[in-house]
Amino acid sequence: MKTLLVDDTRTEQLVTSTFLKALGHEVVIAGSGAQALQLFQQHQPDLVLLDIVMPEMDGYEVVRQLREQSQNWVPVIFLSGKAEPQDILYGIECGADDYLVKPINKIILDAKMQAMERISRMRKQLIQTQDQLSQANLILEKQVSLDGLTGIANRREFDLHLSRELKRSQRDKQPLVLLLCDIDWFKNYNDYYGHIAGDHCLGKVAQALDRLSLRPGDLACRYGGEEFAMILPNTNLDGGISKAKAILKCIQELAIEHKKSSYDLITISVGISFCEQCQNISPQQLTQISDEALYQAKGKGRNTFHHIEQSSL
Ligand SMILES: Nc1nc2c(ncn2[C@@H]2O[C@H](COP(=O)(O)OP(=O)(O)OP(=O)(O)O)[C@@H](O)[C@H]2O)c(=O)[nH]1
Repeated sequence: MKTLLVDDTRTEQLVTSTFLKALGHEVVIAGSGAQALQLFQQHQPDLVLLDIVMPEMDGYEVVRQLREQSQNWVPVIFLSGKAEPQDILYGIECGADDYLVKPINKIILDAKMQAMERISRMRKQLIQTQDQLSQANLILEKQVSLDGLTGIANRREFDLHLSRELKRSQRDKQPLVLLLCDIDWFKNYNDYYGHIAGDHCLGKVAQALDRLSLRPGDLACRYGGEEFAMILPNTNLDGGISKAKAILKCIQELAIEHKKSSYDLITISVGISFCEQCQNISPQQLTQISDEALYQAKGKGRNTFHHIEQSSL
């Protein structure tokens, strides 16, 4: 173990460091409390052996400052000629983990070092496991909100986001647009090109929609099957219409061949719902309106958008 030995007496430094080296430990020596704090930062030792009685800054103060400064727990063992039970209790209360009475016995020093090393190792393992768990949790949290096929937000995330953003719009009396998008003649596409090609196509469309959701509150998600949604908070009807036009253009520009469509390309239809101040409307109602508008867009020949006026909302 890399050990920081703090003692103001040269002979004590020599005796203890000789013991430590004989036991196979690396030793860094500090001759004062101030130097101990500085060398602790510089060397990041695994253990500190700390004399108590020193001029200017005693061991109690050093251990207090070490505990304040360092996020990581490092075992500290006091070395002292003060052998009264009250001295030992006070030393532990100040933040030390163990106490050795001088003159130091090499075998007892060895035993204490081994015990501290074991605790330190277990603690490092615990921290490592905690880090791995946090990483795994982050990945899980992400996966829970993503659609497995396309990699964009899933239906669960759509429900949460719409509910959150609608509440925000209601509170701030701000507008919100919800677009529902559906790939045209996708059944024909699957039937003609196969289900795997269909999956690829869904992925490309999803990524294109994702790229089009530019602002921080915007969200593109897979609503289900070949249907996608885009939530656009703080957006008025003009903004929603221009976003729908951008979507139509962008999907056409993907230039995915679709011989069983009258456009010869993969195209999309978009239903728009919009609320001005978003009072008295639920996420379900807004979605229903978009769905109805989408149905109308399909009726208009597809590869187009439609919006339903809701002047009272
Ligand atoms: N490849 C693939 N196809 C899917 C997936 N989810 C839904 N579909 C298919 O999407 C097609 C949707 O067909 P319909 O609802 O009839 O709609 P459509 O053929 O696109 O016709 P319109 O919407 O009226 O233009 C069905 O064939 C579904 O099997 C998926 O994850 N992968």
